[in-house]
Amino acid sequence: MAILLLAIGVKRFLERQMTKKHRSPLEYVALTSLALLVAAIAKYPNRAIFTRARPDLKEISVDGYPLFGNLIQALTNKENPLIVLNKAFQKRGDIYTITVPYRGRFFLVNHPMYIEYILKTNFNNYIKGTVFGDQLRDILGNGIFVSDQDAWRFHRKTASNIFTTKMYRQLCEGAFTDSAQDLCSIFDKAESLGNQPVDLQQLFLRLTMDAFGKLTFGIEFNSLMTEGRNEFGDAFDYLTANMDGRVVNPLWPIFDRLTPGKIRKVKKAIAVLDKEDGSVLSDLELRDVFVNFMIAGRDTTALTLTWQFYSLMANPRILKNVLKELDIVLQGSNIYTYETMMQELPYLKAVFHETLRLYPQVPRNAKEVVEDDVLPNGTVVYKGDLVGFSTYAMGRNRAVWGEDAEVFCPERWLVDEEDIAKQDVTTSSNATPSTPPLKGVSPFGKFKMENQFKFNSFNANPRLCLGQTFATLEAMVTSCMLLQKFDFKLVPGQPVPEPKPSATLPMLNPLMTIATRKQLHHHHHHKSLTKTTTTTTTRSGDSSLSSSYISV
Ligand code: HEM
Repeated sequence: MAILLLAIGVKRFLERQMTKKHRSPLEYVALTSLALLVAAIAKYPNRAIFTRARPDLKEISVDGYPLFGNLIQALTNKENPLIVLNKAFQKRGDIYTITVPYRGRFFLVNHPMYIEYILKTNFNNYIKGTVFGDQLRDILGNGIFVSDQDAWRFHRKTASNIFTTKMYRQLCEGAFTDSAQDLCSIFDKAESLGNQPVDLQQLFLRLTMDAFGKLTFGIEFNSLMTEGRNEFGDAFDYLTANMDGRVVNPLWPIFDRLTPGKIRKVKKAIAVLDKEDGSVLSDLELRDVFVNFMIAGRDTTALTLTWQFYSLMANPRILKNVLKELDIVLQGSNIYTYETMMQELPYLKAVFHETLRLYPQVPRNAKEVVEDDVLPNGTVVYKGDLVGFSTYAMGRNRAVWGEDAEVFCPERWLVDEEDIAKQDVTTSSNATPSTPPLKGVSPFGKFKMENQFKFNSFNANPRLCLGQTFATLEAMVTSCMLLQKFDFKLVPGQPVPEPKPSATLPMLNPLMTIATRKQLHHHHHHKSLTKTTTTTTTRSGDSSLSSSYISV
């Protein structure tokens, strides 16, 4: 309609101009602009303005609008961008290309071959660049996530010193167990109030935030044990959701200004982050390290736990296997050693990785091309182009994972002991070989890690996630304790969870769950129970919560 009216207006204007002898300066300007516009449309008939004509890409190009390229499709599509991407790959295959004004040309790829090429083979040519740097600097500062080359190497070296086996050992039996224990007390409280449902997503976010604050910078958020809203967590959630919008939409600075109160809200949220750590840390550099690690360490693990618990509740067969393994291997013990977590619970480890395959917590990513180059299939990319991939779509690619790609199936990560002897595969864990297991041995074989480019939920070397082992341990310790002590049931009548658009992959809605204490088994180790009870009582200082432990 609007286009029709515009066309009529332009036609009338031109008709008047044709018959005229004398024109006003304004009419000259209008005529020239119109001529330029027509020329620009002729030059960029189906792609974004200032992008290079690429007749060689005809086969893989998605037609766009003149000058705007594919921006309009991207902005008007109301579906979740991840679902849009996944469908586009299913329709177009493993590589296609679009254009967006100001951002330029995007190549979207969905096969391990490309991932290996951009993340490893030609690593130095595919950088974060301006995709992340410029868009997210007010939130992420100059931290590891947005840095490249020398600055990144410096961050990487400094940060990797933190992750040691010694630290992992302490975490498993200390902080991770403690926070899981805090969560148990919340479940107990909810149960004592008449089987109240709880939102697992909120609780897991609080759990990982508490653990992380304590571990990294000695901050006591105590968000699990604090009722009501959680200012720091809320500020964080708001910013991660906002970050995502900016990467998709090059016009974000304008949109932010047009949305009432948005700029103020973003600034306020950033101020909360600045304030929180400012009181403990002295300078801006540390603030950046903190914010970057908080994003890395809090949301990813918490949301993986959320999807994992959903998947278990939705698949009773798999839940039963997990419980069987825990029973056989842990025999009621609440001592979770590093070795046991990494090596003796292959089924639970498989469940965690299967969750990350289908619900990767960095669901999309993009790199900027430094110098002209050729992708493995022969496609030429030019300096400044962007290459994007979606771990979410890759997990659902049948050509990569088989016909059952969309099915939650931990068994795909398991191999028999004999197969291992034959193939001599190494497991993912970097744990030192443990002493022969004294407890029962899992009946589910061995966990076998997938190739990093096929399973890229933790990115890939040399920029592999530094917190991979940390996250695996935290999720496994938490899962062990919760599943040993509680039965979990989804509150009936909830829709199947769907992802919320964000830089990570939260659930759109709360995951309402009823947790009920299990009846005690005979072989429980009372030694560990006493230990954790004492810890909780002193730490929480809330006698009503602690008493629910003592009664166990
Ligand atoms: C399930 C949980 C996690 C997942 C799925 C995950 C995934 C990822 C991914 C995909 C990247 C690459 C991001 C990019 O460069 O574009 C990354 C980087 C990183 N992750 Fe994680 N992460 C998790 C947990 C953690 C935890 C708990 C920590 C810290 C304790 C952490 C620390 C880091 C750091 C420091 C980087 C930057 C590495 C670099 O750029 O060299 N991650 N992670």
